[in-house]
Amino acid sequence: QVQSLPPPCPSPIYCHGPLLHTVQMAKLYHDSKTFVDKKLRFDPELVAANFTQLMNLTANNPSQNDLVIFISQHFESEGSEFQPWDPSDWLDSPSFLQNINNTQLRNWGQELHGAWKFLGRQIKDDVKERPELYSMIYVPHPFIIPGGRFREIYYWDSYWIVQGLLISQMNQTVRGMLDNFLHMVDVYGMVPNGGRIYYQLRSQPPMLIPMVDRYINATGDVEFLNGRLHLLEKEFQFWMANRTVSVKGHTLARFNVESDGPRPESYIEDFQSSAHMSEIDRQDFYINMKSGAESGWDFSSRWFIVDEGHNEGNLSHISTRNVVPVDLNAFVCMNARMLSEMFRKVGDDRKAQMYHDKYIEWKRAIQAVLWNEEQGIWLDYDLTNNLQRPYFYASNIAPLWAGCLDPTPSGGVDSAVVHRVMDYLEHSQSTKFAGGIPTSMQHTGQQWDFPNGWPPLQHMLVVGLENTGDPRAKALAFNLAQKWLINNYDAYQQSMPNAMFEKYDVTVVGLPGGGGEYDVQLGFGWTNGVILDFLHIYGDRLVTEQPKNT
Ligand SMILES: OC[C@H]1O[C@H](O[C@H]2O[C@H](CO)[C@@H](O)[C@H](O)[C@H]2O)[C@H](O)[C@@H](O)[C@@H]1O
Repeated sequence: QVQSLPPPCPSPIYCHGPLLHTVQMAKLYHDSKTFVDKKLRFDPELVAANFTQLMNLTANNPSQNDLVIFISQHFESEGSEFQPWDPSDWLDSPSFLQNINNTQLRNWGQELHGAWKFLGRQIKDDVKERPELYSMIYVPHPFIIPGGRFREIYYWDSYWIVQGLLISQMNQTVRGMLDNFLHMVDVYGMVPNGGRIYYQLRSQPPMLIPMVDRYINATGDVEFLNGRLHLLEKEFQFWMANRTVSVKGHTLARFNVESDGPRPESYIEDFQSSAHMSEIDRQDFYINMKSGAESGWDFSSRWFIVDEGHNEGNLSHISTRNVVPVDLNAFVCMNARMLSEMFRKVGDDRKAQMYHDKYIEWKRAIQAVLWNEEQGIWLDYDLTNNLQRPYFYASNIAPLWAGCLDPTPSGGVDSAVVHRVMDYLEHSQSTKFAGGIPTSMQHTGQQWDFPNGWPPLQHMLVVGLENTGDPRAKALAFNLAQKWLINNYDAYQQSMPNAMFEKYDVTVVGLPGGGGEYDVQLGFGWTNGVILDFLHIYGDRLVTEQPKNT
């Protein structure tokens, strides 16, 4: 039965209603996101009334030209929400540069450090004073955007951006970004996918607590927790209350966005993909598409459940909320561990114990439901067919990165598990590509599939393996970091003007990734953050070309 669900947000301009439907279906723009990022020239009520009048005058069938004129009269161009910002904590020569031996890489590191200036944004006061005229969510402090069509703050991207900013010693900028996210938790009860009202009913992988953890570790600013910990708990509670499911007697998390209608920023794409579906299937499709966007993996064979559970399908098989994802559960487990440590730091032992118990509970559930003893790896779980999904996804190693394994009696990482994970990676053939680890082995044309490699996945693998301390794992970590860096470096040198991309093809060194519903974007926040971290970790031995005999 079709459920009564809310639209993505209440706005009849940006989230639902005849104006949005008519303009988006007319496909006036190459990218559907363009329209929903425009500022209104007048109050939304007046714009809606004028649109009704246009519909009446045109027998509900305005021409493309009528719509172009209407939009130019009622909307300003996208990207008009910002005022200039020059970060006061930006240094000419941050210390990480001194540890990079290779001169070309040192120069590149300097340029990427410089890129924070052109990716930085400060929202105008007018957005705070007249929010009804914008789709932008007002936040008080400046932030770093991914770049290109992504003109606003993004939730999980910011973890890798923060990582890079901390290496650039831009602690004040990071502090402001964290306060922006805490402000969002205060207002929305969670962190939205990104800084637009059309994202407000969906989140992205929960990385706020890990961002705060990174900041405190880098700066020692434990004071930051005072007066803010309750908001970190509030976000954790959002995931517990709205995104959990019971599997084999354990509680685990999944992505699940229960709102109606197409994604406003990809309206025609969702509408057309579901045109042949029954009303009930269409509603389910919209929920699963938005849940896919919430996962950060929009889109991927990872969310396709076909027949008895295989993943060789297309978007019509999307079933995101029926998958229990390894990475999300590793993130939740890590969040509980970090919350426990934070409460310990401020002297609240009761809460520290409470979150420690939650951490143990989540770790057990991950091990019981997602670990596959035969393959020696964690696998996503299919709730429809009650089985593990036996496919390679780079996210399968997330518990290693998240510190959600049982330690050895001496507190180290269990080397038996590490070696099983290493064997799995080798058998999967995923480590053999010249340009990094692919997202999956499925060639679907979706952007979170083969042959694309994504910065956050490379980083989780490299750091996860490096942190085990195991010599074989550390050697693979360096090898993967080196391959990814050369891929990014070559693409940077080959592009005119030099550019960093949101994703890369791992099969051809120097080639940006492709596929999906929008053009590959340049900038790029998390890409730069990951390279800066690799330069920071391995700066003494990274090079710009593979030695001839490897
Ligand atoms: O407009 C389509 C989708 O675009 C975003 O997703 C992609 O870019 C994000 C920003 O870099 C990134 O966080 C995400 O992993 C990418 O797949 C947006 O987040 C989606 O909600 C949106 O539908």
